Amino acid sequence: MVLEFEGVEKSFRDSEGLVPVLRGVSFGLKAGETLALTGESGSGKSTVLHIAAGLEAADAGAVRVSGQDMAQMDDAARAGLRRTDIALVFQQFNLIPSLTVADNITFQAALSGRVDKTHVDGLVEALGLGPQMRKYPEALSGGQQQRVAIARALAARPRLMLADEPTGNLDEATAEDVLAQMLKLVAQTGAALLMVTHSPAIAARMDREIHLSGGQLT
Ligand SMILES: Nc1ncnc2c1ncn2[C@@H]1O[C@H](COP(=O)(O)OP(=O)(O)OP(=O)(O)O)[C@@H](O)[C@H]1O
Repeated sequence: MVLEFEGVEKSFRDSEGLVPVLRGVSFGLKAGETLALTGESGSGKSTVLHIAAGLEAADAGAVRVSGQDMAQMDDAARAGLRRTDIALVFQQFNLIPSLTVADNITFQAALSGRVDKTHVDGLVEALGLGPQMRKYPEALSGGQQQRVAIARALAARPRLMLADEPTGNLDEATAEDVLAQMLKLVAQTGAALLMVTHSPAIAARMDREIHLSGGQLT
């Protein structure tokens, strides 16, 4: 298993006290598998993604990435696992404005010493980013920026890709192109994909779908 949630619970505190968001969430994701996570606004989808990425801690239950229990690791070990095994793609592209497209793509992979030029060249080619490599993000369209974010995410050959509405900011035709390219590349690299989406059509393109409601999977 690349990702395992076992009885995960999470609450947040607001002015009225503790608000439970996840009430015992369990699922597993294998290498090469794609999983859609759906649910109404506020149902806790992003919270699941943040916990899977080790950006937030579960209150109870176990979260394992590549078999390693996140709660048993210190911050440095979690950060290391994030660099080597996990990639994130968000609705906002989160590129670094002061770096060229080429440097945006390789910056994070370089941190973990995992830049394989042939692999990166293949991603750039597949995503049609060749002509953009020396430009800065501000000169790119939204679809091009998300392609850069996808290339960056896959550059370090992650085992787990976590995506939060990755095509939510794109027009329909561009979203379709970007999604198709992303799914093809994820399949080629053998990564497991957990993708939050509001779109039943997009969810239907994944191997499986899990739905969050009332803090539990239905
Ligand atoms: N850091 C936080 N502090 C306090 N409350 C939080 C925090 N993060 C999330 N919440 C609350 O937890 C609930 C679930 O939020 P989350 O963002 O996971 O939902 P979501 O399903 O991703 O929603 P959306 O589809 O609107 O993005 C919401 O009520 C939100 O206000």
